[in-house]
Amino acid sequence: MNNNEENILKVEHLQKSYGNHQVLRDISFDINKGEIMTIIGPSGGGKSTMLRCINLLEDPTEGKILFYGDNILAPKYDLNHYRSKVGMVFQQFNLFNNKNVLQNCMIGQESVLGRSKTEAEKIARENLQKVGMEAYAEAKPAQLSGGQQQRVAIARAISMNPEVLLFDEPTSALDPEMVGEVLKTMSNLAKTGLTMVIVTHEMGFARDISNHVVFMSDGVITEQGTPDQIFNHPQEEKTQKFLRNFRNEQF
Ligand SMILES: Nc1ncnc2c1ncn2[C@@H]1O[C@H](COP(=O)(O)OP(=O)(O)OP(=O)(O)O)[C@@H](O)[C@H]1O
Repeated sequence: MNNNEENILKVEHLQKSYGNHQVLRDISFDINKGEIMTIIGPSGGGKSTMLRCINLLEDPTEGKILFYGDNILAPKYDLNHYRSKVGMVFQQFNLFNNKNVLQNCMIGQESVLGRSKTEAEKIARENLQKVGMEAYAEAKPAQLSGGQQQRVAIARAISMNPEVLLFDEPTSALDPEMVGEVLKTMSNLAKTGLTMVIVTHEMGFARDISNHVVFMSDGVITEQGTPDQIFNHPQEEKTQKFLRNFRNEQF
């Protein structure tokens, strides 16, 4: 972990319940600027819920989320500021099907960031080029493969100039042959220095891309550390068991 770098996001004792069902129990971690944090663990462990809490798509029941030291859950915090700095890429892409690829990458820039149409188009085209989708600018999302749609969703997210980009299982909805192109796009993005938090079931990818790996099970972070610590020397029985299930097939 880059402990000498500037802390950008700090989660302290986060809890989330749905009625009597406590999904997140006591989640704490730090993310430094430029860090690539992956969140792994068994299904139903609370990974997506945690990401959705960070993105304020869910209200945490207890705890703090500090962005550059300020608690975004405090009543006076300017949430529009936070929302404009933290982007998210979803499993199901969430593109507007009635708009073309270019328009999808421009909407938020104009409405949220107040960029002019000309500026938004320039930035959208640059980012579509970065993800290899510039030739499809005029296409509608429904005309594209899942992998192509996800690359457009990534272009849209980075067009908003986020400081942190969250990925919620970005390849889980894809046919296997399309997973690689999306992971490659994310690896390229990681090299630009963007801070990324990624929930994934792609263990080889998590090992290769991260500098901070969090293992979550039953709403608790049972272990976190460098990829070498988590993948090569896991200390906890739950982590060891989870990784054993993947080892022969996916590594
Ligand atoms: N809106 C909701 N209402 C009630 N329960 C929910 C809701 N969202 C999630 N849960 C429950 O919270 C628990 C954690 O779900 P979550 O999707 O966060 O796990 P996950 O680790 O991301 O799983 P997966 O890897 O399968 O996506 C599950 O038991 C799920 O049923």
